[in-house]
Amino acid sequence: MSGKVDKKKAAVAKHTELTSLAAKIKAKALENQQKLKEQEAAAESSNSDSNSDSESNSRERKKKLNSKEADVEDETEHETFESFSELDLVPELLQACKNLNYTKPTPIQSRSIPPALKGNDIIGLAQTGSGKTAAFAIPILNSLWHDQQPYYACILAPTRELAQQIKETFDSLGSLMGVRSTCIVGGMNMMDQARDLMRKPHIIIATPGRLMDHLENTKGFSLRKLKYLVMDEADRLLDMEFGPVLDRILKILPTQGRTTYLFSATMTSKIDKLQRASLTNPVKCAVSNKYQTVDTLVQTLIVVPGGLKDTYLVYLLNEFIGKTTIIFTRTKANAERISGLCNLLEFNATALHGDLNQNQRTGALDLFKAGRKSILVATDVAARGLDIPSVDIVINYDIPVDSKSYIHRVGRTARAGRSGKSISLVSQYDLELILRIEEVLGKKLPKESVDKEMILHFRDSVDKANGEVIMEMNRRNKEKQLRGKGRRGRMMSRENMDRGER
Ligand SMILES: Nc1ncnc2c1ncn2[C@@H]1O[C@H](COP(=O)(O)OP(=O)(O)OP(=O)(O)O)[C@@H](O)[C@H]1O
Repeated sequence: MSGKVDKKKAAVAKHTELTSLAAKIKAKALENQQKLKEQEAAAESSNSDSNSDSESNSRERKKKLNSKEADVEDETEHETFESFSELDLVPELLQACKNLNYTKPTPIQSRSIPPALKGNDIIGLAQTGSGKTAAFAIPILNSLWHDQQPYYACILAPTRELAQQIKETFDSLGSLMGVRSTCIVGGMNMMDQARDLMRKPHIIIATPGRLMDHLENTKGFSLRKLKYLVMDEADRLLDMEFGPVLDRILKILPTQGRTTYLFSATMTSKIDKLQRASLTNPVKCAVSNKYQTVDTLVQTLIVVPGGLKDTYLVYLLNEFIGKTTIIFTRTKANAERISGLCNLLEFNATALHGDLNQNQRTGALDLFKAGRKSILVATDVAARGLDIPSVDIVINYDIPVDSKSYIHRVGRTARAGRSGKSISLVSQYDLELILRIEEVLGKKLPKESVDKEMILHFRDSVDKANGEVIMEMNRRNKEKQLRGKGRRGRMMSRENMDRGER
C-alpha cells in the first residue's frame, strides 16, 4: 500500500514540477517574443535611416502596392439583402434555397451575392461555418440557368473530402435545374473520371493536381470556354504547396470573360498572390477580420506535461462521453495510434489521414457523419471546409504549427450559428505556438478546468493500452514490409504531416 502511495506522491510531485517548468518555459517564450519584437523594431528604424534612393524605391513600391490595393473595391458600394426572394434568382434556385431551409442569407451571402450577380470578381472572407459555399454556388447556378453550356464553372478545393462536399452543395441547390456536376479528385479511377468529363458536366469540383492530370491527358476535355473559377480555401491553394500546379492551371484557363471568386475564413493579404489568380477589380466582401472565430465557439486550453498527453486526452473523452468529437493530430502516425488507443478503450473512433486509400477515407468520413463513430481522429486533411453539423467538440491533441490551421480546425464545430467547444492540449514544447495563436486571435485562451487527481488514476491503464496499440501498429507495418506494400518512401513518410492533395 505504502508503495502505491509513494508512487502517487512521486507522480503528483513530478506533475507539479512539470507544471512549474511549463510556467517557466511560458515566461521564456514571452521573453523571446519580446526580444523578437525589439529586433524587428530596431531593424525597421535602421531601414528608415537608409539613403534617399532606397526610400524613394520603398515609396515607389508602396505606391504600386497601393495602386494594386485600389483594384480591390470596397464592398460598401454594393447593397445587401435580407431575403433570397429580394434577389432576381430563377424560381428553381429560389425553391431549392427554401427546400434547404435557407430562410435568410448569412452575412457573407448578404454581402457577396449582390455584387456577384452583377458579374464582379469576389474576394470573400468570413468565419468558418458561415455559408461561403452557397455564397459562390448561388450566383454561378443562377447565371448557368441563362447560359447552359458544359464546363461552365470550375471550383478548386485543397482536399478531396471538401471537393466532394462542395459538389453536394451544388447538387442540392441545383436539384431543380438539371445541373450536371462532377468531382475530379486524386485517389479515384482516372478512366471513370474521364468518362464523367465526356458527359460534359456544367460544374467541375476538383483538387488541383488531378484536374491538371486530366487537362493534360484526357482527350476532348478543355476549359477554354470556362465562365467561372472559384478557389475555396483560397489562401491554402495560393500557398507554396499548391503553387506550381496552380500556376500551370491558371496559365491554361481563359482570363477573358471569366469571373473569379476567392473565398476563405483566413485570407492571404499578399496582393501579388491574389494577382496570380488574375482577378479583375474584385469586390472584397469581408464579414470577419483575418483571424476571427465565431462567437458561439468556446475555446479553451490545458497545459499538459508531455508524458501525460494521452492520459489527459482519455480523461477529456471520458468527461465528454457521447459527444461527437474531432481530435486533430499533427502526423498520420499519431492519428492511427490515437484512433487505435480510443478503440482499445472503447471510445468508438475512426482515423482520417493521407496514408489511407480513398475508399478508406470516404468510409471513415461516412461512418463519422452517420454518427456510427462518435470520434474522428484526423490530420489537417480534415481541417478545412468539412461541414459536419453534429460536431460538438474539437480537441487539438497536437497544436498546429500555423495559426491558420488552428482557425480552420476549431471551425469544424460551432457552424451555421450552432454552439461548439474546442480544447487544445498544450505541452511544454507548444507554448510558443499557442502564444502566437492567442496573438492572432487577439485574446488569451482560458484554461479548461480538469480534475488532476482523477487524471493520475487513468495514467497506468492508458500507458498500458498505448503500449499494446504501438505493438499492433509495428506488427502491421512489418507485415506490410514483408508483403512489399509499404514502399520505403511511404514508410519514411509515415511520420510526416499530410501534404497538399492531388
Ligand atoms: N443561408 C443559410 N441559412 C441556413 N444555413 C445555411 C445557409 N447557408 C449555408 N448554410 C449551412 O451552413 C453550413 C456551413 O456552410 P459552409 O460549409 O458553406 O460554411 P463555410 O463558410 O464554407 O465554412 P468553412 O469556412 O469551414 O469552409 C452548411 O451546413 C450549410 O448548409
